[in-house]
Amino acid sequence: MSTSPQEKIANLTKELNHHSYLYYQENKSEISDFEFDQKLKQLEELEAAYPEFKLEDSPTHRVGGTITKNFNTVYHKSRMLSLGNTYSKDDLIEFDKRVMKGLGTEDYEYFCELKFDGVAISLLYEQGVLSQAVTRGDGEKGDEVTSNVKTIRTIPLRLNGDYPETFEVRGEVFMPKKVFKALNEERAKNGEALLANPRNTASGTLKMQDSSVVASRKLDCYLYSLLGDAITTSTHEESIHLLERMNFNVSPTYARCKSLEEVFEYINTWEQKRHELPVETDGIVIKVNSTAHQEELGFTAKTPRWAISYKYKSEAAETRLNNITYQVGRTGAITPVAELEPVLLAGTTVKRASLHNANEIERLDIRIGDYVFVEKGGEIIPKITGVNHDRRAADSKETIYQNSCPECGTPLVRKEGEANHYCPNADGCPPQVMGRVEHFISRNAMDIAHLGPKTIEGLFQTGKISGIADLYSLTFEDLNGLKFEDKDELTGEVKIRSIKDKSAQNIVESLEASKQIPFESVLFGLGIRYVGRTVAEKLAEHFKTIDNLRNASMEEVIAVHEIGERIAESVVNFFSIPENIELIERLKAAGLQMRMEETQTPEYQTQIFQGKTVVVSGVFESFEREELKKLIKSLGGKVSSSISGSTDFLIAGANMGPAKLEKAQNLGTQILSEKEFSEMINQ
Ligand SMILES: NC(=O)c1ccc[n+]([C@@H]2O[C@H](COP(=O)([O-])OP(=O)(O)OC[C@H]3O[C@@H](n4cnc5c(N)ncnc54)[C@H](O)[C@@H]3O)[C@@H](O)[C@H]2O)c1
Ligand SMILES: [Zn+2]
Repeated sequence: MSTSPQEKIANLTKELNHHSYLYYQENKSEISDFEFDQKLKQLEELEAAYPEFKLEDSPTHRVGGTITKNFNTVYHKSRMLSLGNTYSKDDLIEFDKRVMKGLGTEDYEYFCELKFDGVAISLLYEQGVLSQAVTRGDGEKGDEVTSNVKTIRTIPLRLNGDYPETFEVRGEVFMPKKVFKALNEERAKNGEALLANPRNTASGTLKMQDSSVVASRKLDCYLYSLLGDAITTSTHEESIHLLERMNFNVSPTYARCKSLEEVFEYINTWEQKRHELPVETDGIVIKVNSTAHQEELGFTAKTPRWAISYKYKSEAAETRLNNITYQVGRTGAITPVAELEPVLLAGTTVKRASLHNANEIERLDIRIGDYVFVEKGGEIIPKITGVNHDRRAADSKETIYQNSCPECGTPLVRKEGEANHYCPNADGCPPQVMGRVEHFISRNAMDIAHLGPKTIEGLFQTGKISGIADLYSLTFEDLNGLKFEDKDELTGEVKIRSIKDKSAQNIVESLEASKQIPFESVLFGLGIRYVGRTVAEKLAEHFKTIDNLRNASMEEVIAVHEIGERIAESVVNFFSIPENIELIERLKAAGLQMRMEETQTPEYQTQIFQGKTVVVSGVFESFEREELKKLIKSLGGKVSSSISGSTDFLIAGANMGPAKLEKAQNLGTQILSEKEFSEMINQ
């Protein structure tokens, strides 16, 4: 079925707007920059051929970013634009022709810089003092993030020597590759989700509300443009040198190019060398050097006509697939991994790449012994994009997906409609047992901050623990000096780690401290299937002690407000397994909290919500949501998660879903704002 140009335009517009939203608002990418740029180009071509179908919200006539509500909105003195981009040298020849035609002379020069992959920023200096920092936003106006930008050490807060009275500098805020790597290592250690790339991280960091967190993230900034009435430089190069003299951080990677040939040389020089720079780069920027020429060429709605960026295509290599291995995740999910003949790509040796799941193997029709294409762009993680079928051996065999768990031998299962295979042996499969320990120590459970997943793995490896309960028998002597192997899942690289003095001490102390963690957290930490944080709180509140819960019948568990059959069955089942009972007895003996503490509410004497059902929704200024729920309970109320006929009050915070609000209005539920709620409890 073919789609009409009109539909194609509509679809591309929608798709690109979706990716732009993710990219600029949520700092996420679902497709590569290359794919995005190709689609944008396709849309541009379609719109040029069928201008009547061009949509109002087309991404082709707007600068991509947006502003947020969290910061002051500030208008730029002159718009902050995007750059035209290309991946082809032929397009640069076209660009050069346009410049020549526009200027009516062959007498011009270019100035080349690297294209730093970060977030554009505008800095305003008044009387030599940094007075304002604003993001590009939608090009006309952006977010004022001055206090966050002030944490960047290479940005001068006050200038010395000579400087114009007021002027603006523009540049790129970025996260150095090294800082990014360390941050991700730290996150891996704490069992937190890994960040995708330095650009998205820099962009997310710049828009954080807490400047002290921003400071800890060690952002940096390169400046590459100088503006203002008082700026009288006649070339871009002079501006760059002036910035250097004023002590701004300018990357020394620029070059003046007298011809397009020299530009090509610059491109070739940096294609590999750029990987050695401290910052991620995704291409180069070519600017007409003379200010007068720039003015003559002017701007389109979205980009300057005197500059263009040439982006390096993500690099590809061809290599042999030596084997497919299978990894078992903490949840039992199986990931097939391509074991490759090592190949050099974008400055690093690639040996492995994820094949995601059986569908992907089928899609690629990839077989052991095949020569495959591997790509790596600015992204950190390599990807297999295809198979070179011309080089396939005549006797190659179709890949048959592994049918039993590589860790414990249990037959794998794949649920209807799911992409991944699973190992169902949750209690006996080593990575899954490790996963349970990791869950137990996680922040919302026992919050044992000094133990990370890597250390847990090491403790299993060295036989120091074989499950949760063993944690509490660990001594300083067990831990101090302990050495273990740490294997990078992607590269297969093995490092030796060791626990030293201070960390051993910290682990022992944080385990000791966790004995004070309240019962509901312990219950949550046990990892009973379907018992999330909220359910754990409800059960703890209702049954008060682990023994009551353990002895409860299915009916008694279902009787708890908002607990359904599925959860009840899982709970009863958990307590019917002897190993689990033994675990609980050992944890009890270790001194963990196995009963609710009586809550006291001295500040609020009255039980104003006695017998009332309350729903809390949205974000609150003076309360954490969990804290608010606790408070309501301490005032006699029942907290429920969905609105129904029996809801008495809805406490509506900011940003709550309109559907919920409407439902409450229709049901005639009494709706309280945060202010009204505060007044009510403080009466
Ligand atoms: N993967 C996705 O889903 C997705 C979605 C939206 C956008 N994108 C990517 O973002 C790009 C569009 O972003 P854009 O409009 O910001 O354009 P751009 O990032 O391609 O180019 C403009 C920006 O380059 C930066 N820059 C870096 N070094 C520079 C230098 N030396 N001189 C001047 N500027 C320099 C500036 O911040 C400037 O704002 C797309 O081309 C695409 O690659 C990707
Ligand atoms: Zn298994």
